[in-house]
Amino acid sequence: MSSCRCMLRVVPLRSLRAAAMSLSRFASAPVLPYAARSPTSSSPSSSSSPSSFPAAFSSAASQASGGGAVAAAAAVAAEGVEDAVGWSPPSLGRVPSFVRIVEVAPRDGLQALQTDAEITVDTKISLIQQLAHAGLRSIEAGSFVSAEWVPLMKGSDEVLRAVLADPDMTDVAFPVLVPNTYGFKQALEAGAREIAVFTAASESFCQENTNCSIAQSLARCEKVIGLAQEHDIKVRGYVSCVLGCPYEGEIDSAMVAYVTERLFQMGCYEVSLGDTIGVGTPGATAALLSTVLSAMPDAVDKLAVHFHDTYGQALANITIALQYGISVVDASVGGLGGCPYARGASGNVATEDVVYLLQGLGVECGVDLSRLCAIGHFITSELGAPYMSRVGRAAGKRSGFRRSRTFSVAEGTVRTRYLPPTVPRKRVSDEEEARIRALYEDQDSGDLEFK
Ligand SMILES: CC(C)(COP(=O)([O-])OP(=O)([O-])OC[C@H]1O[C@@H](n2cnc3c(N)ncnc32)[C@H](O)[C@@H]1OP(=O)([O-])[O-])[C@@H](O)C(=O)NCCC(=O)NCCSC(=O)C[C@@](C)(O)CC(=O)[O-]
Repeated sequence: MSSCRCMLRVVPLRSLRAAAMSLSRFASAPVLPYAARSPTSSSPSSSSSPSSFPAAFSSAASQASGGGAVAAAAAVAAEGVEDAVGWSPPSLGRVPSFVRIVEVAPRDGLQALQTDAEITVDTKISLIQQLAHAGLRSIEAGSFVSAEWVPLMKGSDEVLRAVLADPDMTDVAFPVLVPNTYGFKQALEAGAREIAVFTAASESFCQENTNCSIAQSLARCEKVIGLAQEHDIKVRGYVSCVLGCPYEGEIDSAMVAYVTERLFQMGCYEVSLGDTIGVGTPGATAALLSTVLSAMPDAVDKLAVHFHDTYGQALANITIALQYGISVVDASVGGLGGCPYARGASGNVATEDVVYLLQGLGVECGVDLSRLCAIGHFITSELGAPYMSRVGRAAGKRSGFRRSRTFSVAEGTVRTRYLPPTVPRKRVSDEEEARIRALYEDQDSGDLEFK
């Protein structure tokens, strides 16, 4: 028995890629009916609000569009509720009508992934192509940091060259992470047209992550930004640990505001505020944004938010950020992610979940949610990573994705993957299946699949 290596399903990358790409039929299928259901589509008869509510509601909605429609409708609805209950419900604030999602899975999603699967350059390129196909127009393609420090980002030059040369993605921005002038030169050679510099609001994290103080890191950023400007390369900035640090705990919002302002002064066109370890809450997010925007009232259109979902607060935090008028959100398909120098941090908020949230708020983002869910299933299956998007998991069930487990007797491992319906279920004879099932009689083999 020990020599038997029984793989239930070995699907080559090629066929999984084809399967994921062929899922466009789900794009038109109503797999996610609830996401599209904004207050504007509420049925009057199902409402228990005062009788004047539905008519006023729909007339306000018809006068506005996107997030504006939902906010306007909610405001009118709020008046009705106020009359009825005697108190005023909170408004949706400045929720924008369009949000640009910066997809970070190919960089932040993969840089710290713990998996036995090999993450090849081809896999990264395929992931980026699929994300672009789903409508994402800002995709972080890799990073030019030290391979000693972050081995999984090796090959970012090859990835960047390939995606920049792809004629189907000429309208997509591919920022790459650059820590210093060394990395900048590598990125320049690979053809980078946009880079991202990064620093932190925590001294200890800055040391752990980049081997220098915040002041030294800002000086590095300044040099890199200067070089980028000489070459007409756009620069995005990141501030890590804005809501907490794995080494220092609480972080002073004033420090976040200071570092953010410095990055803008140096020439970043956008700064992304990173809750690196996902400890933020809606209250803390509101307090942080109040501090930052008080210091820089004009920055609202240039700020992005970047939440990890360790404590399950990311979507709530993003909702707060939207209410403050923030219109750029970083996210990672499948909820992949983590920083190698932020112990205990879990993945980024899943792009699928962010898109669903935006759809529910009537906010446009230009991303095909069904396609995105297919990509989430594909890439997490491919890499043997858990699929963390709740929306994607729900959509998967609706679209006929199935859980498939692969047992390896030789290695004593079990691998769980989600396969789309385009991958056929069973290819061995009944006798062979019976023989293999007998080998696993002491295990739960109900959902075994056979090659
Ligand atoms: C910054 C360094 C390079 C300093 O690392 P260092 O060891 O202090 O660098 P050094 O200047 O002393 O040089 C040491 C060696 O590294 C080489 N080197 C120097 N620079 C590079 C480079 N760019 N690429 C390749 N090699 C490089 C350099 O040439 C030299 O080689 P040697 O002479 O020994 O052969 C290192 O600390 C590093 O790579 N850190 C990056 C860590 C990282 O990538 N962390 C994850 C990204 S940040 C993040 O995830 C947070 C974010 C952005 O997502 C937002 C959020 O969630 O908060």
